[in-house]
Formats: sequence, structure tokens, C-alpha cells
Amino acid sequence: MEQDLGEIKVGFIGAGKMAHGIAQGILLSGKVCPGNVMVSAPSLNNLGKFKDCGVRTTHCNTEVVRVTRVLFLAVKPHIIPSVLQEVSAVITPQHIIISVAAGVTVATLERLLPTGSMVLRLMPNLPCVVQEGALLFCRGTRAGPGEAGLLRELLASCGLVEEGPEAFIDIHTGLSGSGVAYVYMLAEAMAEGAVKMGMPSALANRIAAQTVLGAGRLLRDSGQHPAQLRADVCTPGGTTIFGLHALERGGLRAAAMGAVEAATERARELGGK
Ligand SMILES: NC(=O)C1=CN([C@@H]2O[C@H](COP(=O)(O)OP(=O)(O)OC[C@H]3O[C@@H](n4cnc5c(N)ncnc54)[C@H](OP(=O)(O)O)[C@@H]3O)[C@@H](O)[C@H]2O)C=CC1
Ligand SMILES: O=C(O)[C@@H]1CCC=N1
Repeated sequence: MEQDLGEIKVGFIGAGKMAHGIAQGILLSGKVCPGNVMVSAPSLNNLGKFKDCGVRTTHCNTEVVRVTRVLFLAVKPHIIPSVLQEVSAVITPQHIIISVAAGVTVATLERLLPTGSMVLRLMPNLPCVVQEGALLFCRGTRAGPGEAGLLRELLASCGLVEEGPEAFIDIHTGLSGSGVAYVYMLAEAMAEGAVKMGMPSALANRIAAQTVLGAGRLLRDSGQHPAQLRADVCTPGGTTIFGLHALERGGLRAAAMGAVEAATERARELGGK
């Protein structure tokens, strides 16, 4: 059910890439006006782009907590303990605290926050910036369906938003939070292959980007299994099967599975699990 977000105040501690992506999604939804969003960071390095879209900025983390109700923690995982120590005294039971820090568990967040704090853990990815993110969240012990619904409403313009058990959050980090970088690496390598075969780099990169976009949209919108779509591209004895054979020889599948596994394990390690 749609909630009236009315005058809800949204805060971000940390003003980096992920805070910007999520804030943009929230503002694009039109449900929260820029004047009701506040962001903090120690330096001016990243605050300018928020100021430019009318968002309030500060260097004081406790100010963000005081003037907002929904609070995104968007600092690097190792900074989370010191930030929570700094702001805990001004956190109230009405705050809804959403951490996007890779690996940092609900149990850790709840231990570092005042007893009874409402916590959710969210793993977004960078394409939130273009409203094509893939986001998975779970609820802490005090966050209920109302808070989950509010978060969904806020993130509605960021892309696909799913709720799941906390055990899936680190896996989602390996698959999608980090996964966008694997796709960029593949796009880069494909473009380099085209350059090797004689195509100018700028054209090769534009075509590689569109190839990734088109393949992704068709995969999502058709609902078909990737193996089916892959088979659809293959003419017997044609070009694609020769290309796929080269990828199999290079161990692409094992490498991709290993990448998701390695990044998931690293997220678990960051969370001390
Ligand atoms: N990048 C990604 O694709 C994804 C990142 N994440 C998670 O998002 C979180 C943020 O990552 P990302 O946006 O990439 O990081 P960035 O390095 O882009 O941004 C980090 C921000 O934290 C600020 N910061 C540092 N120390 C403090 C402090 N003590 N108080 C307040 N703010 C502080 C920095 O300030 P300043 O501007 O002054 O440098 C900066 O604005 C991480 O926990 C990461 O795990 C999750 C999914 C995807
Ligand atoms: O590399 C990282 O740790 C973060 C989390 C997912 C994407 N970037």
C-alpha cells in the first residue's frame, strides 16, 4: 500500500557514490523534496553535488540525526562503529536506520545502537543512479512491515527492490553490489577485443555498452532463462558458437561463479562472520 511520505525527512551519513545514487532515486520519485533531505560528510569533496540539487548539507553527523527521521548510513564498513558511537546519544526510537555497509550485520548495528533502535540492512548497487539498481534489504528485530513498506516507497525509483532473509544480503553483495563491476570488466574486455580486430576504441566502447544494456533488458523483460536466450543467438556452425567456445576455453563460467563466491566470502569476512 502506498504511504504518504508527506514531510518525511531523510538523512544520509556519508556523501559518496552510494549515498548519491540512493538520494537521486529518492528525489526522482518526487515523493520527498530536496529541502527535506540532509547529507553529512567530513570534507567538501562530495557535498557539492548534493547542494546542486537543493539537498541540505553539513559536516556534523549528529545534526543529520537530529533533523531527520529516516537515516541512511552510507559510510565504508570500517567507519560504521565510530559513526554510531558518535550519533547514538541523539538516536531516538522513532528513527528508522538503514545501513548500506557491505558485510555489517543487523546484530552488529543493533549492538552499536541504543536498545530498541529500528534498523534495516540494505544492499544497493551503483545503477541506482540511473534508476536501474538491484536492491535487497532485510529487517532488524524492531523494524516491522510499516518500516519495510516505507523503505520500498522511498526506493521505488531506484530500481528492483526485494526483501529477503539476512543470509542473502552478503550473497546479493557478491552477485549484484559487486557484480556490476564484473559486467564492466566484461564490457571493457569485449571492446578491447574489437579494438584488437581494428575497430576504433570510442565506437567499440559505445557498442559494448549498448550490447550489455540490450542483453540485460531482454533478459529481464522476457523472463527467459539466460541459457535459452544464449541458444537463440547461436546459429549452428555460425559465429556465436565459435565465440562461446573461446569463452568456455577461457573458463568464463567458472571465473564468474568464483567471483560471486569470493565477493560473498569477503562480505562475510567484513562482517566478522
Ligand atoms: N560503491 C558501491 O557500488 C556500493 C557501496 N556500498 C556500500 O556503501 C557504503 C559507501 O560506499 P561508497 O559510497 O562507495 O563510498 P565513498 O567512498 O564513495 O563514500 C564514503 C563517504 O563517507 C564519508 N565519510 C567518511 N568518514 C565519515 C564520517 N566519519 N562521517 C560521515 N561521513 C564520513 C566520505 O566523506 P568525504 O566525502 O568527505 O570523503 C564519503 O562521502 C559502503 O559501506 C559500501 O560497502 C554498497 C553497495 C554498492
Ligand atoms: O566493493 C565493495 O565493498 C562495495 C560493496 C558492493 C560494491 N562495492
